[in-house]
Amino acid sequence: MSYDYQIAVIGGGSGGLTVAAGAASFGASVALIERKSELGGDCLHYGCMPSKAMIEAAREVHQAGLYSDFSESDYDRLFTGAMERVADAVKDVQNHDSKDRFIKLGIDIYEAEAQFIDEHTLQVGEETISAKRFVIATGSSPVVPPIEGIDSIDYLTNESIFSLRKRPTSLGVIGGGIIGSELAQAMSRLGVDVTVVEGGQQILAKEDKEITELAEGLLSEEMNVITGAKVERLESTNEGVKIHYTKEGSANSLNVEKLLVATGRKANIDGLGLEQAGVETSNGSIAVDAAMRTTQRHIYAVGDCNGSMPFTHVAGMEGKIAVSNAVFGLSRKASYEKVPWVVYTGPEIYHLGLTEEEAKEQYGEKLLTFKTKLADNDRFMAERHTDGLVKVLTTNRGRIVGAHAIGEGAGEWMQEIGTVQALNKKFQAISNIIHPYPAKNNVVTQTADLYWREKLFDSSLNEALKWYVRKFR
Ligand SMILES: Cc1cc2nc3c(=O)[nH]c(=O)nc-3n(C[C@H](O)[C@H](O)[C@H](O)COP(=O)(O)OP(=O)(O)OC[C@H]3O[C@@H](n4cnc5c(N)ncnc54)[C@H](O)[C@@H]3O)c2cc1C
Ligand SMILES: NC(=O)c1ccc[n+]([C@@H]2O[C@H](COP(=O)([O-])OP(=O)(O)OC[C@H]3O[C@@H](n4cnc5c(N)ncnc54)[C@H](O)[C@@H]3O)[C@@H](O)[C@H]2O)c1
Repeated sequence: MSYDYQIAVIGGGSGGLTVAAGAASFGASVALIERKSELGGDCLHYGCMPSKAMIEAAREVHQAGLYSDFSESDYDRLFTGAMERVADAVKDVQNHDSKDRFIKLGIDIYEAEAQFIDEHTLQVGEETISAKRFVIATGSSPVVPPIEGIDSIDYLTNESIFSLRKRPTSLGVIGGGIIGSELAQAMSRLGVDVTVVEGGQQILAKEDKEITELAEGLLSEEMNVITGAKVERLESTNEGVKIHYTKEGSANSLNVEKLLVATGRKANIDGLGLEQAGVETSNGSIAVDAAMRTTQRHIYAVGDCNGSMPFTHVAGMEGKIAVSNAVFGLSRKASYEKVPWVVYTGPEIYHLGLTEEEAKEQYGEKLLTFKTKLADNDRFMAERHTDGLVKVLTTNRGRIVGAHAIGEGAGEWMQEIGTVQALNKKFQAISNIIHPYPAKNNVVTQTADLYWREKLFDSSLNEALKWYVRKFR
């Protein structure tokens, strides 16, 4: 049977673009279907890029604010400038993901909503196209919880917040996960009075508990954080929105000009016609095996739509695996143990592998925990950035099972541990690498040195060594 294409990719975001470019560069005939007029997906338009541009602009305003007293009108001007800068950054990166670039690779791009008609055919706008294999990479959208009154509120999500140009005086943020925490702090640094309302007992609950506690303390210095709060009702007022919530059984309310909903993500699967293609879902996402195959062997799903780990670098990793498997017929499998992430708050949070709580459960007595406070490191002391902690979890032989940090720039200097782990080296190997002094990753070496201290100096071997030195040297 002949098909129009060897591979049809649905969705032109981080996952879909990796697959389309990879498959085309290996000689496959590729169709890429994206419903928006521009490629790039959430990461470029409503996610990583605008949020990181805003975080950096806000950091600069915050820094400058340490040396001058900004008036309300200064903040109005700085806010508008920051948001225009965000839009410019997105435009610049858009050039990198331009349609032209992909057309030059030989890819046919369709600007339309794709829907399966059967297991080898898609309805693409007015046309139908057939393909031998498919990769679904349709991403995710914000979850909007069914709170009473929410439908009558003009709330913001990550899809609309970056379009603000006028500074709101106040912002309520429902949800203190990664999106809520990053955006809340940035807004606060741009002169907005921010209150985060989190349903759980802590914000950033996916992080190691000790790191979360430090983060919550530091973020609370810059904005209001209410945890353990159940939002009962939202009411539209002349000034904006009234949030009615209960905390520890008592009813409270809060007036804000704008409201951001950041309560998690749901896979974009509605209207895809998955049933016509025989593709099954699990917990609201497309079910895949480790080779990224759906319940139909010729249809793969990568990125946020498969519910694995909603990060751009994961969509990229899964996309590369789907290319190997779909183009070359291999059975490469994804592994998530060595996937780090970074929360881009100030200070940053680095997360790799198991948290201490998870690792204790898995490794019990065999778990070793090494910690260094940034306050004990020369560089962080010199720069007055002593708020923070490095925590590394290993087996008793030094195999890295988790690494966590909160600290200025932690997303960059902690990745040394991720690299060592990916190369299947032991944590103590870092002690043998000479780091320029006083580079920030010296704090990683300092932590690795604790392994040797534990093994050599806190053991009976130490007594034997001392005896040897006294007697023979
Ligand atoms: C505010 C925010 C900040 C973030 N920051 C980071 C970060 O710093 N680092 C990080 O790693 N991750 C970050 N993420 C997560 C990251 O954006 C996603 O994990 C990533 O975009 C997922 O890529 P994807 O290809 O699965 O989906 P997307 O990039 O969303 O692409 C999916 C594409 O499919 C299209 N589509 C959907 N359905 C159809 C259809 N039926 N037909 C045709 N086209 C369709 C959509 O229009 C979209 O363009 C952030 C997310 C948010 C919301
Ligand atoms: N730096 C990064 O890499 C980065 C940045 C942003 C987003 N992301 C990705 O996007 C994903 C989604 O982020 P997110 O913050 O939307 O989700 P999340 O799951 O991390 O956090 C959602 C938070 O909202 C709370 N919540 C849910 N319903 C609520 C309600 N009704 N009232 C009060 N609180 C409520 C939850 O308890 C949770 O703390 C992340 O898990 C991450 O994978 C990554």
